[in-house]
Amino acid sequence: MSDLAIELFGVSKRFGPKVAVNNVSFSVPRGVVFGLIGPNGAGKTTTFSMMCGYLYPSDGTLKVMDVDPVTPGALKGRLGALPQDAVLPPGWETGALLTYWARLSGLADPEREARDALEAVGLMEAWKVQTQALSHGMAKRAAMAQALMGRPPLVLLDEPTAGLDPRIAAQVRQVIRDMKGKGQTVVVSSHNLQELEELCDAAAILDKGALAQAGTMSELTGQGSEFRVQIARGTVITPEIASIADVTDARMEGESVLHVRIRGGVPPEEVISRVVGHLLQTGVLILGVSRGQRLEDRVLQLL
Ligand SMILES: Nc1ncnc2c1ncn2[C@@H]1O[C@H](COP(=O)(O)OP(=O)(O)OP(=O)(O)O)[C@@H](O)[C@H]1O
Repeated sequence: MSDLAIELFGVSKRFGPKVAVNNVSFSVPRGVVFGLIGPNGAGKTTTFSMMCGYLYPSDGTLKVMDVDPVTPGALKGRLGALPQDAVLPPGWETGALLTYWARLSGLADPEREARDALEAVGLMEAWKVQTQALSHGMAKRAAMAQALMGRPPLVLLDEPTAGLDPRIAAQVRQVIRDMKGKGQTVVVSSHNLQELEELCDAAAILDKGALAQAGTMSELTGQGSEFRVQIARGTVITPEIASIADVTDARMEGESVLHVRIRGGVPPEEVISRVVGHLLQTGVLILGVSRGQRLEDRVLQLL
């Protein structure tokens, strides 16, 4: 068994003349929460659909849990998916629908699975509610409950928190953390980059169908390679900071933020301590230190 849940090698998807995904390669290790990031039309949903086996790639190869996802039945019981804008069929009570789906999936105790999944997404009150009477946020959570049933080792969630109120969105994030805690791999797409930064161990950033960057969250946000010191008072002599061991660059951003780059492979806490020590010795007062940059800033810089 590979230690990767998903591998993409040179994957492309064309719809006629439209190239939706262009020669994309990245991998998702098992047991992590992995983000799929990109602006509208970047190719996230198309990539999700190929991972689920709903679409064939036009080129390249894709392995999901060591199998080709389009092989019939290969991912049965091993993959749960929340498609974007999932629509629940009308005319069903929510609990009965989930129970029916659990039965179709061959789960041992379908009603128990349905109840546990609805409970996990905080929606037990909808058990007897007709699907067409659910609010947008409730329908989204019911669709997410479907992806959780049977506790599959891999769960793909396309914009699980879009349109949810902040309290419910926080609850959904907790469900995702709990899945990781139980050893499941979760791939999640969202336009909320603060949410992904908080939630994900690693991510891939797509732009116009191509891979802009992939890596751990710490790599993407440069947490090991740069930091900022917010200055309260005093004069920073940047050439002095730049000459401190393992500092490769130091410059002021505006009047009160010192931006420092660190040599690769050096523990950042050591360099931060040296720089802060030097600043204090020279009478500079500090308000705070932050490592790397926000994911949102990184993405805006890349795209
Ligand atoms: N069935 C299709 N036929 C033609 N073009 C398509 C089809 N599906 C997607 N596309 C195009 O492929 C590109 C990528 O679409 P996709 O839905 O994967 O993007 P996305 O990153 O999920 O966007 P969003 O954030 O808006 O959901 C877009 O330009 C879209 O118009």
